[in-house]
Amino acid sequence: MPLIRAAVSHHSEASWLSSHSMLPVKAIGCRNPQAIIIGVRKGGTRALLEMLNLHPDVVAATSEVHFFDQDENYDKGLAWYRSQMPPSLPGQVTVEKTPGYFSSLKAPERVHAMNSSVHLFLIVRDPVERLVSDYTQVLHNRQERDKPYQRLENILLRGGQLNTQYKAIQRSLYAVHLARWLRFFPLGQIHVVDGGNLIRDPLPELRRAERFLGLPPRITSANFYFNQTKGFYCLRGEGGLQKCLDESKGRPHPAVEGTILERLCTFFSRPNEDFFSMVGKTFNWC
Ligand SMILES: Nc1ncnc2c1ncn2[C@@H]1O[C@H](COP(=O)(O)OS(=O)(=O)O)[C@@H](OP(=O)(O)O)[C@H]1O
Repeated sequence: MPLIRAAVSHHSEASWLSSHSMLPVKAIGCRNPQAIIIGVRKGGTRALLEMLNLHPDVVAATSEVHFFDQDENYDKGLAWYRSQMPPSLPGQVTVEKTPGYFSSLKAPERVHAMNSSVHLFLIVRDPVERLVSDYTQVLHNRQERDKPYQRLENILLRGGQLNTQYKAIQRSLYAVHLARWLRFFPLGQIHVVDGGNLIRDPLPELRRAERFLGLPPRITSANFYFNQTKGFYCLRGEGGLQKCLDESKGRPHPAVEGTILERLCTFFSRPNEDFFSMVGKTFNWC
């Protein structure tokens, strides 16, 4: 039977997804995703997508599509969006991840207009860790381009006060963003994944994700191994192919002054409580 690669990656962090899905030509077609990982940025969205893609009934878009959060893509229409998806067999679930959707003002309504019963994943992580991870990525990009950069402490403090308008603080206000999604989707349609658990012990989170998608449990402990050098779990796919996420995932974070971390923890404690009551679940955050 002729075979075709499920998708071709042009995105550095997405290289593995393209290499392990070989589908019979006659059954393929590109479909709108039935599941979307909407965020949060730096929450572990790539790890979740790649791990879900270990399931034989899941196919995943390799790159972030940015359809619902970027007008220039949205204006290209649904046929364009579908063309960004990998081919799939009937019965397979197509998944994409674009962490920018979660904090986008327009995305909830647009996603709802595409498919009001789509399955949504939200992977969250300690908001302070997420903020530092977010800063680390921006820092890394600026250092690579020889651009000037500021210490996190200097960005965070304005006249001795916490600069709550800093984007990385705003993105960690999960309750604010979730409230917008809950205007369009019931909570039962948004599966919250604990990003800290996904790092420490991925399998139980994947089990819950399979159940949420109505899929039989096919991802097993054999799909994961801990890589001491990387310091994270890596993936074992079809034919024993082993792969860790790329070096942009799991970067060391710069040391941040303890007093600043304490102030951030205090600042986030109320919004975290709001988030816990919205999702009916607590997290062991700072
Ligand atoms: N298995 C495994 N391997 C490597 N990294 C892992 C893994 N599981 C979760 N993570 C965490 O994923 C964090 C990056 O999150 P995202 O993929 O959502 O980032 S992004 O928003 O797409 O840039 C990344 O954040 P940093 O550690 O700050 O780099 C990781 O902590």
